[in-house]
Amino acid sequence: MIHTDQICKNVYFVGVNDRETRLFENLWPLDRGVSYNSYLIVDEKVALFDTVKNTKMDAFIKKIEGILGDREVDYLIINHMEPDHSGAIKDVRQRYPNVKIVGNSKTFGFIENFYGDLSPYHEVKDGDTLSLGKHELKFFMTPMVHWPETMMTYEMRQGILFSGDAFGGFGSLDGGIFDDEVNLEFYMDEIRRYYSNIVGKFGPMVQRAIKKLKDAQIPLHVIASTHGPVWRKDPSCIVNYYDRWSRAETEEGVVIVYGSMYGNTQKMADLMARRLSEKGITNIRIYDASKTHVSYIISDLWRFKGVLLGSCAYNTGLFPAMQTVVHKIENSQLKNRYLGIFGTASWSGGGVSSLKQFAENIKWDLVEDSVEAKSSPKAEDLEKCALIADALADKLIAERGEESAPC
Ligand SMILES: Cc1cc2nc3c(=O)[nH]c(=O)nc-3n(C[C@H](O)[C@H](O)[C@H](O)COP(=O)(O)O)c2cc1C
Repeated sequence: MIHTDQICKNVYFVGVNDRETRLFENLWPLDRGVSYNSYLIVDEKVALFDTVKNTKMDAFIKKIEGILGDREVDYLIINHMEPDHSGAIKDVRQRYPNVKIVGNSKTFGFIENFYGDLSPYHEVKDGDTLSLGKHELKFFMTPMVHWPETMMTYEMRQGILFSGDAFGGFGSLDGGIFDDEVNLEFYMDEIRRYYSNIVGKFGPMVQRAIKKLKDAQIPLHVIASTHGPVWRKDPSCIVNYYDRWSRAETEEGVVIVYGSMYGNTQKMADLMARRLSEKGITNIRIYDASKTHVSYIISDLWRFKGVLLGSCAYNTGLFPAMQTVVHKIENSQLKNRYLGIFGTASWSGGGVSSLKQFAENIKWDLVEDSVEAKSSPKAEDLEKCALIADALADKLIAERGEESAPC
């Protein structure tokens, strides 16, 4: 039986799942897998939208052949050149030797540098169109969402946006492909983890892309990203999420992250968490930075407004696992958070002072003076921890009612 997944008449999903790769970009855990989404429009001309990682090309080509039979692919539209999508370009060219590769002026440089000369090329600019017969495509340049060459392609007849990495997320598509076929609760965590770790640094560019789509006044009936569910029931939902994340909008809650070898810094974290709870904060997430992969911590830091960072001193600096967290936050340029700092040291310190330096660099709102306990927290240190927690809770509670649901 040949199974085909139709988005609408003559528009097909030809993506594949990857449950084998442990780390996306050899960095980010894929505990729930990932999908590499690709799409096919069959008209007078046949167009394929992006490809897949090279480890998946056999299954990918078989899917295309299952739909096309003897027909050729005329155009391969490259919205994004990262190898998880461009990895099968050479194989598509081999299987369909007359395929013309469609991209912008930057795309072809990437192709030549990764894969060599794969001309003929068809270059498009912002706002250009390309007719496939009944279906007409329009191209939107969206640089740095996530690489310099990234663009989106809009199918004008059905209102389908092939959005590249934008509006995508981690998580393999386990049966359901569309937003109305899956439990979105499962996917939203993985979509936010993808956004915050992969795309988050490029928030201003995401904002620019969303504005460009809004200004173009195009109806978005379907959003077909290169990862995760295809949005056909409520495409505005994922646009709203990306919009609020890229504006650093938050929910009420506190993320407490600490680095602790012998439990003293951890004690301070637990006390602050209890105090926050007593003040009425219900979303509290505590992470031991040595245990939880930084990508999960970053995902929650993207979600909640309150942040408490704690570290013991380690060889005159931050505890290494906290260094990883702090570096990722600085690199992502996450904005607009309330911060409290705590930690321990037995002689000249290094952990808390590094966190204070971080606070200066990132320009978050430090809610109260930081606290550094000598070796273990005493009553006066715990009192200072309580003051930090109280100040943070007060700030969060004062903002209640300002949040709106994205979907
Ligand atoms: C390998 C190692 C390196 C340390 N480096 C420092 C340091 O540079 N400065 C300092 O004041 N304390 C240093 N300490 C002491 C710890 O930071 C201190 O005992 C702290 O209270 C441990 O907190 P914890 O129980 O949360 O791990 C070091 C301890 C260890 C084991």
